[in-house]
Amino acid sequence: MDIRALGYLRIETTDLPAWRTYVLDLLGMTEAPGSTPGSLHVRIDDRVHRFQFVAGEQDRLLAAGFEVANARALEEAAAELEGAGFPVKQADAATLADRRVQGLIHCEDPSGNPLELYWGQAQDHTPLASPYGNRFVTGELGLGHVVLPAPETETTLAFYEDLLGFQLRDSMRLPPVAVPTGAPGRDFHWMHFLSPGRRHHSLGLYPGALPPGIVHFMVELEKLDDVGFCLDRMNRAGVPIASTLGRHSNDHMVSFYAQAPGGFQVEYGWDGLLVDPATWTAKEITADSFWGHQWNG
Ligand SMILES: Cc1ccc(O)c(O)c1CC[C@@H]1C(=O)CC[C@]2(C)C(=O)CC[C@@H]12
Ligand SMILES: [Fe+2]
Repeated sequence: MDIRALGYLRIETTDLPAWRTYVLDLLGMTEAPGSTPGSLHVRIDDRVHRFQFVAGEQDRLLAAGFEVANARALEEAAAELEGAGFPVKQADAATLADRRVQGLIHCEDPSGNPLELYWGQAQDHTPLASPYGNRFVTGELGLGHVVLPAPETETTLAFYEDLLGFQLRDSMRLPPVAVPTGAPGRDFHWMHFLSPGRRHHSLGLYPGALPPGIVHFMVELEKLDDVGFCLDRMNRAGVPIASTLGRHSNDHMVSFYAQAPGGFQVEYGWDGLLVDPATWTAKEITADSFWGHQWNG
């Protein structure tokens, strides 16, 4: 299977106005024309959207959208998923129109995370009017990364590695205290970091359950100052900082984590490592960061 990148995230929210303020005023993203009274579509680059926030009764991930190259690749993906016992559902016309894509299938990973594999997303060629002049690092690297709950950790790892073709980049032993919902009686729980491309990881598998169905998502900025200015905006707005500025030991990202509406975090970073999949070998990281990333609470 030839998945190329994490293309978009769809998130249901009980507080759409809070997300509007958060993504536009604090993260420096831009509202896309596709928004409706009940949904906020968000641009960070030349795609029509990279995020869709949908008003609803719950705060949860609706879908992680992964991009494939074309119709043939999507047909092949559907056949491989079905053949491996993972049912897929073809998107209806309304869904294709809403996502602004030309083909889409719905499926789930072994931990029940909702996925959409799609091809042919529309571009928006108008200049991006970021309120702070932010430029996000996307392109072939996709929107950034998402960490999903994966209580069925090893079967979920096999799904992404063996079936979807992601490359395992590295893994980290988490102590039970970092995984309150982890399997009992373990000295540690593996967390895994994977990618289909050159971004060090587009997906993290957190070895526990989490109600919102998302642990955090990360967006990468072109300049360190973009990260610093956002940190100042978060502090001025009184948004709790979940983890202080730091540089991760695996993707070398300089980032901080802020609490977001909905009970999960947003990681805002700069200077992520580009990987050559042809030469990379999977490793164990024994610390999450070279420096910083003091987790608060
Ligand atoms: C360890 C690491 C490397 C690169 C990343 O982009 C990244 O987010 C992390 C942190 C992973 C992990 C997490 O996402 C949830 C909270 C965790 C388990 C911690 O409490 C420490 C490591 C954190
Ligand atoms: Fe992260």
